[in-house]
Amino acid sequence: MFLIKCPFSFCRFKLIKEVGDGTFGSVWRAINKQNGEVVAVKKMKRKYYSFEECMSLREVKSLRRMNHTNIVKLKEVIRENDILYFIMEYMECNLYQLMKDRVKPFSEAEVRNWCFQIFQALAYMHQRGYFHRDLKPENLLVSKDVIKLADFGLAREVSSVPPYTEYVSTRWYRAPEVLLQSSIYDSAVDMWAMGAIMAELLTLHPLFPGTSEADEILKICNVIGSPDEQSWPQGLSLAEMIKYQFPQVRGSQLSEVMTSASSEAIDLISSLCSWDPCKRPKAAEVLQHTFFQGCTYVPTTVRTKVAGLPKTPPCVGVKRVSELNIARRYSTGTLSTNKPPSNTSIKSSGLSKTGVQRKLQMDHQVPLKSKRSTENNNKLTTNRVPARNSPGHPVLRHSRSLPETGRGTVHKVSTITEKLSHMSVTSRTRTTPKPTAPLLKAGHVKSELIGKSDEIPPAKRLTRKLVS
Ligand SMILES: Nc1ncnc2c1ncn2[C@@H]1O[C@H](COP(=O)(O)OP(=O)(O)OP(=O)(O)O)[C@@H](O)[C@H]1O
Repeated sequence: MFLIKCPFSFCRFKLIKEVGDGTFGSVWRAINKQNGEVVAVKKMKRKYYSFEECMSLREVKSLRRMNHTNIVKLKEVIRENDILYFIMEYMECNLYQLMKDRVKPFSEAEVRNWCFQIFQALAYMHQRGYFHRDLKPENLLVSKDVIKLADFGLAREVSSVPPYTEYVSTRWYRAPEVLLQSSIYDSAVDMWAMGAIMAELLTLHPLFPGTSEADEILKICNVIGSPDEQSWPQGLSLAEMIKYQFPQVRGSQLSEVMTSASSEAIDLISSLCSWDPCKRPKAAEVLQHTFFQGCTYVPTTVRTKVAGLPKTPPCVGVKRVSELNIARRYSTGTLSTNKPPSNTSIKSSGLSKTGVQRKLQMDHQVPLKSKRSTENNNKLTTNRVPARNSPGHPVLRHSRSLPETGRGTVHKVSTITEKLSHMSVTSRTRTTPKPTAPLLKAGHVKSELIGKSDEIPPAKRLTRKLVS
């Protein structure tokens, strides 16, 4: 047995294997030598010179407040020798890893099960006043039937005051209001991303694989048609403000793009991918959609209080839950088509297989990770380079990158280890849901440039801060 001289220090953990390399940290599978527990350790890349600095990190601030089955648990935060480690529950792989080597699309049942869990997590966090802002397959972690939201590095409190100038989500999943540089967006950006992710799971092709921001909008127009006064008046104003002209495209309709998807799936994805953020359903509403018929929505408040409720994902545990008459079954019944769940194929030749497209995207990557380009620069055409992961081997190399905030040259060597073992206790304390903040007026900076349909003028200079 190990003799642990420093019960709170990082030496309790043995790093086994690097399983992910993101913008801000590398992630390792590790073992807690004290109790044999397998954990994930995220070792942050920049240095942290005070514990306060660590505690003000978004990832810490938001994750420590989350206590949900479908949100990855942050167990501890350790700062040692100015290096910051997040100790998290370990998950086997991410959704992108599962997709990239597949030939046959996932069944709707599989997609339903995953998405139902994610929407529950989103309903939970949105109701508590947070939104994720960087949903993408790489940030959805899977272990067996369970899926969890991870990477809260960009998570935002709804009540925080816009303008949100430092937002840089991954382009393919980025909501149009963000592409058009709105700074008063809200949790609807997560709903857009989920629509794109759902479609990708059902077809194995990204729905809007834009190669630049302008191309991203074009790709969206090609599928859902250009917005007009009726579908998104505010969008036209946003475009006007930055002198951008939408391409005039009728769109091909999702049903033409996803030929094998059920009408329920298409209906849900269409509503999630509405131009107008106000027209996108809320996460709690989505749980009631016909696509999720057969799944049971168990509010976390109920689920965590009742002993004996299944720990399996909600869809798996339906029977048990309904027997106990605890769950609320939401029937939606608006759609009548009972198309049997089927594997979905993609019709549009414009959409390429996930892996291929992502590989192509890599060609535009700035080679040096430390110089990873950001979309907060003037050019709005920075390419998003998704992670390339393969389960259990090669290290994930993420590319959504942002400049690290410089820390100057001060380098203190701290031997103090700070442990937040109370964090889990804190996170179990349920916070009162914050009311959704009213949309706040944000100052838009008018572009000096005349926009063309294939070119979005430079964005406002955006700076991502690690510390909010
Ligand atoms: N708890 C975990 N268990 C297992 N693997 C994980 C865990 N957390 C993260 N990973 C893996 O590491 C990868 C990178 O993690 P994460 O997204 O948190 O880093 P990041 O630096 O914030 O990345 P990004 O560039 O997306 O901002 C993830 O895509 C995932 O595959």
